Amino acid sequence: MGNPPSAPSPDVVLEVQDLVKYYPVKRGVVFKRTVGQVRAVDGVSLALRRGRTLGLVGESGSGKSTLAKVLVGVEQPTSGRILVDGIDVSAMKRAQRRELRRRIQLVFQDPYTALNPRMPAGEIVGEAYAIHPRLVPKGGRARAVRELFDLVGLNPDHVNRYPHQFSGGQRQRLGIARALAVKPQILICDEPVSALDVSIQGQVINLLERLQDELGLAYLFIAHDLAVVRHIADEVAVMYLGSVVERGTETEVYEQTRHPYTRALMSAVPLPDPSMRHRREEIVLSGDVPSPAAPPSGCRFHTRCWLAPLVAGAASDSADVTIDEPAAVPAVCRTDRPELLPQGPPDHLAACHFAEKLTENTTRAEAAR
Ligand SMILES: Nc1ncnc2c1ncn2[C@@H]1O[C@H](COP(=O)(O)OP(=O)(O)OP(=O)(O)O)[C@@H](O)[C@H]1O
Repeated sequence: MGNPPSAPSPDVVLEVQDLVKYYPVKRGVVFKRTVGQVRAVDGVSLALRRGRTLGLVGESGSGKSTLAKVLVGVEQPTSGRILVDGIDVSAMKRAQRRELRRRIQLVFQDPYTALNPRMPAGEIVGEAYAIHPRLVPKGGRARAVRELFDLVGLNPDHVNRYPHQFSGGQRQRLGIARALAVKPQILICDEPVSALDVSIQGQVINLLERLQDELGLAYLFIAHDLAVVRHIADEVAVMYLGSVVERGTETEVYEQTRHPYTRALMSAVPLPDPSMRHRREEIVLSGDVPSPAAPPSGCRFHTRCWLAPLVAGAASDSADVTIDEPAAVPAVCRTDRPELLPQGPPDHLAACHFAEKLTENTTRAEAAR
């Protein structure tokens, strides 16, 4: 199921078109048979702008990490296109692809497991120069590594220390320095601060923001902490069961939310404007995310949607629509997969048959009318 492709634009540095990643489900001990597919990423289209941050949010299992792995080349896509500066990565020869891949680096969630404990920090940071010798600056590798330490706020005299001699926040700085060694344009940050103490999280976020300003980097920032994403992201995409259900600017997605799943996620995030707080209802989603090996028909969110039963109740002219006694889900939600469509501003997209029911301040009761 494809999302509308975005128009090519010179400020788009990374574009993902209808990206699909399925994992086979195997059964049998002697004869391994493929009996199904896990639809980890199922038709995602996104555009990342030069020097900007796209936040990617969604519950555990929605496919965020799989998308990150496909983007950095750790996993091969089942189908779809990845364009870096407008060039299709899959159409490249191997050497060209390696060069394109250099431009996209990954910053891991847990810096400790991502760093070789037996290697001095300086060697870890400069390791990529062995693969890309052309990238070693004129002053030599050792000098470049010291400069990278300085750039991320680490003491360059600590290049001979081992990972366990650094704190959690410093190890994340090491991970960032290692990613920067090959001069990327794009950092894919997969939950980069969720393993850190809250006080340290702010420091790492500030570092990422400073590096973005100084180096013009673009970030795909994956996180389940919506407050952190709101702080750092210019644009936001919300994933549910392998698909993007809403995307737009940070303000559009957080304040003019048009998808009931996004609304439920947002209901737990503190509002910056206290005058809005009386409008805020907490929406607790029932049940777990369904298995991506057997996703629901129609709208994938319909089995957990709080809006669909209200709409169905209104359609049947029920006088008392209460959220405690939900009516049936409208047939269209069960049968038709909604497309990502513009919601007013052309770049604010939502995939919901009843997105127009959610305006800026609608409460659940109002949405049911
Ligand atoms: N190698 C694999 N083989 C089979 N299924 C996989 C594989 N990797 C991921 N999956 C499945 O794909 C789905 C998406 O997983 P993914 O890790 O991308 O989600 P996520 O949104 O990043 O979640 P989390 O925040 O927990 O990391 C999950 O159902 C997961 O079990």
